[in-house]
This record gives sequence, structure tokens and C-alpha cells, in this order.
Amino acid sequence: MKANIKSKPTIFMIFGGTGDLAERKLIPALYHLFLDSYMPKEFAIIGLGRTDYNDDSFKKLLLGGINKFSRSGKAEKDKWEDFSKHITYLKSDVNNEADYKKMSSLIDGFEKEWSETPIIIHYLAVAPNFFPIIASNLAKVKLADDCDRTRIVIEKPFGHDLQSAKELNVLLKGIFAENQIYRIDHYLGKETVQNMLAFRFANALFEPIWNRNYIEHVQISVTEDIGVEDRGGYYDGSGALRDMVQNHILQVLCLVAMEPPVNFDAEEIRNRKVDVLRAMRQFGPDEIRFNTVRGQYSEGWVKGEKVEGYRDEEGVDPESNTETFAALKFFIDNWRWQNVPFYVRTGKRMHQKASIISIQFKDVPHLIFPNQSSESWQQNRLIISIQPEMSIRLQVQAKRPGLDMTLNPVDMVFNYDGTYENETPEAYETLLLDAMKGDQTLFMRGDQVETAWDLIMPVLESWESKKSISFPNYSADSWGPETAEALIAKDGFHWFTMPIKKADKK
Ligand SMILES: NC(=O)C1=CN([C@@H]2O[C@H](COP(=O)(O)OP(=O)(O)OC[C@H]3O[C@@H](n4cnc5c(N)ncnc54)[C@H](OP(=O)(O)O)[C@@H]3O)[C@@H](O)[C@H]2O)C=CC1
Ligand SMILES: O=C1O[C@H](COP(=O)(O)O)[C@@H](O)[C@H](O)[C@H]1O
Repeated sequence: MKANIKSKPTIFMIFGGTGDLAERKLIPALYHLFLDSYMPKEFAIIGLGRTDYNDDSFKKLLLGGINKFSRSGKAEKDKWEDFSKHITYLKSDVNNEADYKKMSSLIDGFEKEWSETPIIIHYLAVAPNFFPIIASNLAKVKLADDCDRTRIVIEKPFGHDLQSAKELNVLLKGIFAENQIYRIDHYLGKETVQNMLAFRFANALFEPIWNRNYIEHVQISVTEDIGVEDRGGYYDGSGALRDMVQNHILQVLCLVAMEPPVNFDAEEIRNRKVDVLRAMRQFGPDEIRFNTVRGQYSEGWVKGEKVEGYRDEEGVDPESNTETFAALKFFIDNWRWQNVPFYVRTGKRMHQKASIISIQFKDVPHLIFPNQSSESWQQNRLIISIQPEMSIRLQVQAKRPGLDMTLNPVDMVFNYDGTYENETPEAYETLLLDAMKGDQTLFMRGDQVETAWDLIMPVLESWESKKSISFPNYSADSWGPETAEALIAKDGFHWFTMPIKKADKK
């Protein structure tokens, strides 16, 4: 992939430049944008943190990150040298006002030498408790007030609940205009997630059947095989509902369920998405009891190795009642989706890493083929696999070759592998480039975040008030608690799972 559209001169201020996210995601993404000629000629990356680095030792840290985490493997020496000329480290503490003056003079230095006034992107890759102080201090040194010039990228989590999300929005909106605020949700940058828009709105075929008349139910399943890894401290105060459902899963659901936008403008797309959230049915006590399930993993065996239970993970309270699995049944109260259940589930330490949207269509009105067994009969299903396989499959019934009329389900498959030769960019590449271009389509607007919190608050509150749940209730390497199967089985359905390929088998 080689670019021919250049952004304006740009300065990336990476608060938390010495942290895990910068090392694993942000710097490798910027490096790839540079390799693919998307970076402007004049750009600077200013890494910020308290650790005692100089420019050279900081660059060494980042090179290590690229070599380990970049999608193209180790950096080529000359390319890295060209790229790293743009990197500077500024030792600074976000709480120290004097350090913002240093930031300001560093920026002034670039401005004086460059051909054009640069865009300044403040990327907040720090713990959320620092978001307010950074925003306020940036305002004090006038690094926030120019709408055309300064942008702020806010990492997740955006708030811990509805109240804190509202407070953060009020604070940010007191300093920045909405068109300067980029609330990141990295799922929206994934190639396959963006493709939902193309699939639905660039093909005439699907729109007529994309509704309650033809669709029986929808599933969105984001299962992970990893545990909480080294993020136990954060995760234990969060849980699956906050960590995955409130943001990534609801954003994906919006793309599946939204009405056709009239154009591809950021505001239009975001308006249509927020319409879905507004139409989603609120959870009352009965819905919480019957339509939600939570779980927590115990120890188990993964690929022949013993893994710890959640309560034994580092940073986790040994008596923790935080959920590592959540499954919910949602309804959207509008004309298109009335009475179509949307089942979502997510969990850690599950049997397979797979993010899948499965859309099951209604059965044929009358079956003319007698004697078909239940194994050979599958209602039409559209499976959009977000990752790791990137594909869209349409399951249809076909006649099995033979002398009798025996049917079986077959897949019509579009797989990214084998269709496209160019490599798929990482979500952060797309999102950082959009932030540079000033395109907010794939970022969450303030009202979207609040509406999503509003929807899940009753569930969070109910789960947090009822501590008597008997956790752990699923073992590592399983498909989650049995009650999650029951949630969907009582409606006559099953969770769809991707067939495990030979190479993936344990
Ligand atoms: N890591 C990931 O995969 C993901 C992270 N996120 C989000 O990104 C953000 C960062 O996460 P992550 O990188 O994992 O966290 P880390 O703990 O790895 O990094 C935290 C960063 O904050 C800096 N920092 C801490 N205190 C101060 C201070 N007083 N002044 C200046 N800098 C400070 C640290 O620098 P130093 O110690 O040098 O001061 C470090 O660079 C969080 O909001 C997280 O939720 C979101 C999705 C995924
Ligand atoms: O935001 C998060 O996402 C990751 C999963 O992201 P993916 O791109 O690997 O699917 C999840 O592991 C993490 O807990 C959560 O904070």
C-alpha cells in the first residue's frame, strides 16, 4: 500500500509514550504509516513520560517495540533511521504545569522551522484518571484552543459509568470543541468492521432482507483465549461488560443495525449509529434476570499447559466477583428490528479466539424436500468473521451430489486471504491516519458513549449489588458458563462457533 495523499505537518504528543500501548500499538502503527508514505514530510513524534530516557534510549525502547509487535516484523535499518529522526523524548510529569511550558516551546521550535503551521495531536495513552488534568493543563498553555489545529485522542475506558463519562464529556467540552475530540474504539478501525458499511450500503442485495421480516436473530460473539495477562489491576475494576460490551460490541451492533445513512459524512454515520442505541430496549429487573449471564473463569488447561484461575491472576482480588464473561440478549425497538433478538457474548480464557457476527435468516415457509435430517438442514446464515479469520460466509442449502435429494448446508465464502494481495493495516494505523486527516467517522461521539453507558447501567448496578454469585463458574478453555448456552437455547438457538481449522487444533 502506497499513499499519495499527504496530511498537513503534524506533531504527535504521546502522553504515556513510555507505556505498553505506545510500544505495542501506537509506534508500530505510525511506523507503518511512514513506510506506506502516509506521513507528511514534516512530522514529529514527541514521547512523554516520567522515566529517565534521553532521545537515544527512548528510540531504542521504541525500536524494540516495533521489532516485537509490528505486523511486518523487524524494522529495516535505513527505514528505521529515517523514521526515528522524527522522534523526540521529553521527560515530563502530567501533574506538573511547568512541564507543559516545555512542551509548548518544543512545539514552537518545530513550527519555526516548518513550512506550515502543524496540526497537533495530543494522544492520551495514560491511565484515565490523568485525562482531566492533562486536558486542563493543555488549555493553560494554549495547546487546546485552536479548533483547526489541535486535537485530542482519548483512549478507553471513557468513564467508569454513566456519571463519570458525563463528567469527562463536560470537562473535555469545556476545553475542546466536539470536532477536536477523538474518542477511540479500536474495533471501529478494524478492516472487517469497517467493511460492514461497504457490505450493507454498497450492495443492493442485502437491504431488502435486512430486517425483522427475514432475519430471525443476530449474534455478536467476541471470545478470547487469553486471560487478563498483565492488566489484572485495571480489569478487576472493570469486568467484561465495561471492557468489551459498553464499547466495542455495542459499536459493532450499531453497524449491523443502523439505518442507511444518506451520505458518508462522519456526523451522518454517527447519527444513524446513535439512533440504534437510543432504540435499544432498557433492561428492567426481569430482563436482567432472564436476559443476562455473567461468568468468571477458573483454572484449566490450555494447549497442554496449566493456566491460573482469574482470582489467582496478578493484580486481581482473590475474592473478586468481577465478571470475565458476559452474555446479553438485547432488543431494538424500532420498525426494522422489532422482536429480533440480538445475542452478544464476550469472555476471556475461552476455547477459541474469534470475533464473529452471525445473522440467521428465517426458515423457508414450506419445505418441499421430505426426509431431511436435522443435521443436513440449516437455515440461511450470514457469518461475518472479524478476526482472526477475516471473511464473510453465506450459508445456503445445496443438493449433495448423489442419486437422491439429500440437502446439506454449504458456504459461499469471501475470504480476505486469497482475495486481496495487500496486507491488512492494523486498526491503529487507520485510526491514527483518520485523526491526522481530521476524519471522525470511526471515533465515538460524546452522546454515543453516554447512550451506551445508559443502556448497560441497570445491568452493571444489578450485578454489582448482587455479590452472592457463585464464581468461578466456567473453566479456562471452555465456552463459558452453562447458563450462557441456556440463555440462547431457551429461544431454540445455539451460539455459532467457527469451525476450528486443522492448524488451530490443539
Ligand atoms: N495496553 C493496551 O493494550 C491498551 C491500553 N489502553 C489504554 O491506554 C492507556 C495506557 O495504557 P498502557 O499503555 O497499557 O499503560 P502503562 O501502564 O503501560 O503506561 C502508562 C503510561 O503513563 C505514564 N505515566 C504514568 N504516570 C504519569 C505521570 N504522572 N506523568 C506522566 N506520565 C505518566 C507512564 O510513563 P512513566 O512511567 O514513564 O511516567 C506510561 O508511559 C490506558 O488508558 C489504557 O486503558 C486501551 C486499550 C489497550
Ligand atoms: O479493548 C480491549 O480489547 C482487547 C481485545 O482486542 P482485540 O483487538 O485483540 O480483539 C481485550 O483483550 C482487552 O481486554 C480490551 O481492553
